[in-house]
Amino acid sequence: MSVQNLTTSAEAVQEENLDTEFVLTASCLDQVGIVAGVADFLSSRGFNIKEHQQFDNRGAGKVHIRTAFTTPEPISAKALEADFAAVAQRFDMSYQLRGSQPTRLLIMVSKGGHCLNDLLFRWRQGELNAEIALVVSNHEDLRQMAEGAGIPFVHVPITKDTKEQAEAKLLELIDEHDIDLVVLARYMQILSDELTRKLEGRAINIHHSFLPGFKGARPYHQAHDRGVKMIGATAHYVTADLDEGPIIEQEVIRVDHTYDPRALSQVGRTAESQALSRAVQWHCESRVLLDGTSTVVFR
Ligand SMILES: Nc1nc2c(c(=O)[nH]1)N[C@@H](CN(C=O)c1ccc(C(=O)N[C@@H](CCC(=O)O)C(=O)O)cc1)CN2
Repeated sequence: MSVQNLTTSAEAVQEENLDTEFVLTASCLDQVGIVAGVADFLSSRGFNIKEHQQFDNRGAGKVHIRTAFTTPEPISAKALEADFAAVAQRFDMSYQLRGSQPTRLLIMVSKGGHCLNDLLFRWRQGELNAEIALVVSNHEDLRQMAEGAGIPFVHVPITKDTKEQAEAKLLELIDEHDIDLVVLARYMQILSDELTRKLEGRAINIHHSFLPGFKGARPYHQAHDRGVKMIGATAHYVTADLDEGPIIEQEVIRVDHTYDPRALSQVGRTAESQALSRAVQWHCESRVLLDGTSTVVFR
């Protein structure tokens, strides 16, 4: 094949979003033949399974699977998703088929920069399989951190009176930048019910407590008042019910009576950054499946 053709085929691959690496995630009622049905679909097309995990939620009578596979030639994820529809129908599966293209992130922050800093570091290391398209904040404090990393920073101020316009602007930015996932990296404003519905399954928040303990504002003050000996952080999908969304990852750190709320928040930053970055990475690798009000994480 001439160089011109190779270049053209590379352009075609780019343009049609063709790929050779895919992840299938699927959920359905437990029944005989699911794994065989998926394996037959893949092997009959010459596709090679690289990783397969499944979880049988006996209580709910549901099975969740995650299968990573490669194809001998570049093909379109959309075409493959349509091709798989017959198998999905046979088992009444909800499913998603993703190629290896990076997940496009919009990161929302307020004044605390530790989670953004950790995400930027892991992104630069290539650990996230994500593109950070932009950072949005209701304050100017973290502009330099974002722009210093070459990421556009958009200041969207918000008050109780301007919340509707601010959220409309956010939705504009999500559409304009073709965003796949919104990450609330210590963004300290409550999203409206309507916005959380629009972002269902596509927005992850880090709450600075070991949920379900200490929901809402000032969790470290709540923890200090309770005299806790462990503090924690929880990364969860965002829902209208504040800090009640399906939990993806948690981290804990031992503390004691000598820690005032300020000390708790300082030592808690590590737990927050670790939990959020892991949750974002696993979401970007299609390792997190919703299971009612919980999640299945194929780590
Ligand atoms: N709809 C949702 N919005 C947000 C969630 C969520 O789970 N659902 N998580 C929060 C983050 N958060 C804790 O992690 C949090 C942030 C802010 C507050 C709060 O009460 N803030 C203000 C009020 C702000 C407002 O009215 O918008 C306050 O301190 O009084 C509580 C929890 C992000 N958003």
